[in-house]
This record gives sequence, structure tokens and C-alpha cells, in this order.
Amino acid sequence: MLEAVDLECVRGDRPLFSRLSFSLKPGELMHVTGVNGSGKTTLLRTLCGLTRAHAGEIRWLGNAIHKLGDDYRAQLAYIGHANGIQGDLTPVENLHVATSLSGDADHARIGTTLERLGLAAYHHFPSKILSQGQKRRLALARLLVEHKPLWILDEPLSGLDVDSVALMTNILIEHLSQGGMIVITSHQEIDVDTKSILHIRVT
Ligand SMILES: Nc1ncnc2c1ncn2[C@@H]1O[C@H](COP(=O)(O)OP(=O)(O)OP(=O)(O)O)[C@@H](O)[C@H]1O
Repeated sequence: MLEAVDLECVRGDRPLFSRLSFSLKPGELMHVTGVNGSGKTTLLRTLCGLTRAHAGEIRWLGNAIHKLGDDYRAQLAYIGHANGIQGDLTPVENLHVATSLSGDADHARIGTTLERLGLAAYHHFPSKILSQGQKRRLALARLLVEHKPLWILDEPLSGLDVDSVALMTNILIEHLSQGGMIVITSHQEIDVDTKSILHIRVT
């Protein structure tokens, strides 16, 4: 379980949010919403341990994440605004590189994952020739190659066409049905079972 207790974040000298508390259990998705600049990315980066909270604590399975360090980071996959794709490498090579530090990555799944995400035809091409939406799909493919219980996703649906949004939604639902947890920002609705969705708005 992921918990935030009385979290407060400040950027520069501007307070973004304070006294933010929630808990996210296996099989649950938290949809973070808010206007541009309200602090959604800051919240996600703080939950990953990449940005320090001004006050409060984040806990994973009851332990403060700053004490768990790498043991916590090994449990999560973070996909931010940037796709983190190396243009001269093929999609397969990119997935190898992106998941190389994951002890539990299943490289045998790379082929079927690229097929599922509609990228099989680009197997041998450098990734720089992919369109923006295809690059986003390649970035998201990492989720299916690694086996991380916690996905923290910043606008994963941005730039995706209608079919790709539906595909990605199915992937999110599958992860939840396997006991995974998801924290996600999106300016669009996420079509998952309302019983497993928590809404949080930063203002
Ligand atoms: N390194 C930084 N130093 C100072 N201020 C920052 C820094 N990073 C972000 N900010 C400020 O913090 C605020 C929140 O930024 P953040 O990226 O978390 O917002 P957001 O809700 O994700 O926005 P968007 O919907 O536009 O992606 C913004 O006003 C931004 O200018």
C-alpha cells in the first residue's frame, strides 16, 4: 500500500498543496487532476522520491520511502512527460536499455509487447522515425516488460489516438486486476471501474 500523510509541497517560494493525505491499495487507481501549474507533476515526482516534500511523509507498506531508498524505487515504474527514447536505437533496443536496470524485467516479452502496441512493423527502424503518438506508446511499453506493482504515470494518454487510449485503458485495467496500483494524471476521464478509482485534485 502507498500512503501519503499530511504532505506539503513548495516550489520556489510558492506553496502548491498542503495537508494532503491518501492511501492507495492494491487494485486501485488514483486519478490526480488540477489546472496547469497546480502541482500534479510535483506530486507524482514527490511520490517517486525524486522531489522532496516540504513536510509530511510518504509510506510504502508502512515504511517511509526515504528510509527504503532503492528498495522502494525498485517497486515502481515512473513515466513522466518526457518519453526518454533514444532516437538512434530501435524500439527493441530502447526497451532493453529502459529496463536494463530492472532485475525483474522480462525481455522475452519485448516482441509481443511491441506487437500489442502496434509497433511491430518498426522493429528494425531507429526510433526517431516514430510519430509522437508512437513514441508515447513505446515509452509506455516499458510497463509491460517490467513487473512493477506501482505505476506512476504523468499524462500517459497525451498524444494518443482513440484506439490507443482504449488499448492503454485496457492495460491499466489489467494491471489493477492483477493487484497493481496506479497514480495517474490525465486531463481526460479514465474509463476504469468506479470502485477502483480514487480522485484527488490539487489546487
Ligand atoms: N524546479 C522548479 N523551481 C521552481 N518552481 C517550479 C519548479 N518546477 C515546477 N515549478 C513550479 O511549480 C508549479 C507546479 O508545477 P507542476 O509541473 O507540478 O504543475 P502541473 O500541475 O503538473 O502542471 P501541468 O498541468 O501544466 O503539467 C508551477 O507553477 C511551476 O512553475
